[in-house]
Amino acid sequence: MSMVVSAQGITKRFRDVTALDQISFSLEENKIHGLLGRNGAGKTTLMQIMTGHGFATSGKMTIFGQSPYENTTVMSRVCFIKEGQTYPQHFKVRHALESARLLFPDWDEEFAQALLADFRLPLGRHIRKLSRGMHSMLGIIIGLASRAPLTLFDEPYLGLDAVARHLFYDHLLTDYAEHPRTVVLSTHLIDEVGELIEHVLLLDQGRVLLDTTAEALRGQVVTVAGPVTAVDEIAANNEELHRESLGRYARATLRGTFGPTERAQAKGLGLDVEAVSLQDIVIRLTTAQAKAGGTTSGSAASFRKESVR
Ligand SMILES: Nc1ncnc2c1ncn2[C@@H]1O[C@H](COP(=O)(O)OP(=O)(O)OP(=O)(O)O)[C@@H](O)[C@H]1O
Repeated sequence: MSMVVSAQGITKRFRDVTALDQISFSLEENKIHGLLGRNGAGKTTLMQIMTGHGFATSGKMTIFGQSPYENTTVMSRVCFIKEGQTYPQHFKVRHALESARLLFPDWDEEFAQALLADFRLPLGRHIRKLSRGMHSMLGIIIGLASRAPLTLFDEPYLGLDAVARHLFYDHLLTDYAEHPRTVVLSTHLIDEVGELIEHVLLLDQGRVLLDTTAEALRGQVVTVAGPVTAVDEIAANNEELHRESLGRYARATLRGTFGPTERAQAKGLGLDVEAVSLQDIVIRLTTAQAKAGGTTSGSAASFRKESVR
């Protein structure tokens, strides 16, 4: 198992704001990672440090085993697609693609042309005259066709309609299957990318709240619904993230270990056991974290990778 990104104790302060607070994690090669978190959690700041666009106040970041900062060897293997990317005033779509072709050694021109056609993006149009969604399309096309060994998308689809977003997901999945690479996708549209993400890195107030595989996560958070007494019995052995009650009926989202034995036990008590979507898991965890006072020393910290394994 090879690690593409390794962060050790990364802290980033902007005057009195601690955007990243002693965070450590690593990202495995050839996986699609979801970088998730509420507004202001620190996602963009982290991606800037990962791509040498910013430096940490303290801590060590290595990309392909080296510091990314002012490192052209590393940066030729990294493509960072960020919201609000600016281009020279006179640039047309084709100029941006020509620049990308020169920048990325693994650039696939045929793929870029196919994407242009699929997204219906006119080559000859000035970038400053593109609509908000078309601007996002250009970033997505460059990100995909770069085939960079580490590709980061920071909220890449501002203004994109649902059709275009799904076109992006489909192309990403298909191309990733044929040309595996390490992808980091930061997004608030968690439900849409739930099936795409193989590994989840959830930030909250500059700290890592969750660092685990999507598969492991599915076995750890469930919703049980049924008689209150039965819900209480199961909840007693697990962590309760959320509960709704109506008379003698309750519905609780729990985290713990939910293998076949535990599920059979819950069903034996007359409970329905439901899977929880990635979006709901993120909402429940970040809400529980906020209620716990916003520190990772509480229950949410137990969901970090170390304890999941
Ligand atoms: N240049 C800066 N100067 C001061 N504070 C900053 C700067 N950049 C980011 N921050 C602060 O750092 C924190 C993290 O911001 P960041 O943009 O990384 O969050 P984010 O998770 O990407 O949020 P969003 O999902 O809203 O884009 C926020 O409190 C933000 O206000």
